[in-house]
Amino acid sequence: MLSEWLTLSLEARTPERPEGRIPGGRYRLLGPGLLELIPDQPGEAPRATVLSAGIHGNETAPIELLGECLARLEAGLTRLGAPVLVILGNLEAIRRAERYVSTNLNRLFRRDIDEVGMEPDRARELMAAVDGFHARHPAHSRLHYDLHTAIRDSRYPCFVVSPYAATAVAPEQWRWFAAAGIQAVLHQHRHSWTFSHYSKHYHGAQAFTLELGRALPFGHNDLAALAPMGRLLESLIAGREPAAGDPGRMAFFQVEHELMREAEAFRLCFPDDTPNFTEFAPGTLLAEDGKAGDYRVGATPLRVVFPNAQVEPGARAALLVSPASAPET
Ligand SMILES: O=C(O)CCC(=O)N[C@@H](CCC(=O)O)C(=O)O
Ligand SMILES: [Zn+2]
Repeated sequence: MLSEWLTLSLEARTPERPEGRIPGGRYRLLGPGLLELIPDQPGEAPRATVLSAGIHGNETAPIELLGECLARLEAGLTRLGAPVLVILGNLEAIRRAERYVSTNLNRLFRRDIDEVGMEPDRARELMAAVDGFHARHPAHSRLHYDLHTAIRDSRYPCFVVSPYAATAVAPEQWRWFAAAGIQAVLHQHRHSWTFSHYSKHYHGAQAFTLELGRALPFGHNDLAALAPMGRLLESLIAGREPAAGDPGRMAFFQVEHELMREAEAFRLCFPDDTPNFTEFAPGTLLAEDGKAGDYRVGATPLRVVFPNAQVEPGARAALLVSPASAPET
């Protein structure tokens, strides 16, 4: 049933049995694209984990990766040992194989949103699902990995965005990421209202956006390259301590500036296929904007991450980042 759940969710079909047994516990379907896994001995597991994918509809590798984890669980290759909430984010966008339908879901995770429409409604459902999950498992520490893939190539194909919020990152997270094949970490410099930021800001969770390679259609992803990440997810599902690696092998960056698209007449002054983390020298013209004017690199070099000139006016068109020191671990 668990492996069918992904397909049925994407086909907008209702599974026959909304609840059932799995090795080590039971599952419960909470709504479209929302699956809760409840272990028989929840008291033994240290953390309650939210695993979300498909917040952007064209980012398929994380959906396939979660599908593999669920299939292994169902087949008894691993046993459930911790509460887990599995989320397929923007179901309609996944069906259309598009980043979003009307607006970017991953900018809408704030409790006071008043926007109307499919994506704002879905953001409200997902926030309520996360709130309910933590309310049902109050004794567990909270963890959320929001799994994505990036639009373009990257100097570091697998990297993590660490949202800005008061909660300090637990040092074990860096060790787990290092063992799971994460090559770089990017610290946000201000609130961003993404899904991972929601969990960190409102729930004090350890929460991250994970970029796992490039966005490709279903069936074109190299899941073998994501095997170490699969092992991390499986450890969390099993309630086991994940493998630890050396965080010194990862590169750390901080956001220096968020380049916003203000005008219709906006352009980035470098090629569309420029890989994430490409460095630009002081003085380089990076953007021309009819309202905000030109943006040039200042006295120190900057690297560009998530450049996208096609975003809606008022939205983020790129992050400009610089190296940061590695955290104490
Ligand atoms: O490759 C891109 O340009 C976008 C990939 C993506 O969806 N990234 C996330 C990052 C979220 C964050 O800043 O934590 C996004 O833009 O929503
Ligand atoms: Zn994404």
